[in-house]
Amino acid sequence: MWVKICGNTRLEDCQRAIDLGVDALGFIFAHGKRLVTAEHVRTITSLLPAHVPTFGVFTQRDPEFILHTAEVAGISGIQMHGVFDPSLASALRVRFPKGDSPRLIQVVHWDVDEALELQQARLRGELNALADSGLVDAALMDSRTKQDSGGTGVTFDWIAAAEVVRESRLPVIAAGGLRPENVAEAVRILKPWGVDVSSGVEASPGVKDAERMEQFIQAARTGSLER
Ligand SMILES: O=C(O)c1ccccc1NCC(=O)[C@H](O)[C@H](O)COP(=O)(O)O
Repeated sequence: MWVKICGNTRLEDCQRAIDLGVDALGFIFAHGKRLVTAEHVRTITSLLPAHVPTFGVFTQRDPEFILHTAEVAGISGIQMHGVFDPSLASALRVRFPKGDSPRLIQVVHWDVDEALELQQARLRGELNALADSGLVDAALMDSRTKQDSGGTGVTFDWIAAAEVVRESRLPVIAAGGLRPENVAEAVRILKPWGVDVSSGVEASPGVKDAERMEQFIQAARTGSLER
């Protein structure tokens, strides 16, 4: 079970997560309470072991901006959090070619306030289009509320989503309201390729709680053994 901890702002949290065996770390360049600058992220990535993948989360659509930010920040992958844009993904692919682990991740959103059948149909279509494009390595299924589309802390209907995840031709990373207390159940139901968490392991926005990170990683991996 691939585990990514997102919304990082502090070196000590990243180092602790690596010591605990996390597979990837994420930094928010989009907007909101966990927003960081490329220069700040560089002060973190320059002190992390090079083998640990680091992702920048972007809602911006300008490839030049994303590539420049990625270069300055020293990150190794991109999470595109807006609507899928094949021309953006193609432009990013040049700098982030396919590797052994994901480097380009596209988010697909589960609208928690909309009808389940509509969500299933829409996400099936989006995941098929992503797989057909051949431009991204994985899809990250995250919750969208009327207020927010990332770091919501809100779960979606895992049973309804499981059918869609099962049919996906791309690896699916589950996100949205995952916590140490519910991640094993989410993994058993959804059977994702990986999981991603932000607010569920925080002491406050952008500040991680070491004990919750440890519990989360352990529970995610226990859930994956039981499925
Ligand atoms: O985390 C944010 O503040 C954020 C803001 C804008 C766009 C994306 C954002 N987060 C992206 C992530 O990858 C989160 O880890 C993911 O949404 C899960 O968040 P949570 O429900 O808090 O675990």
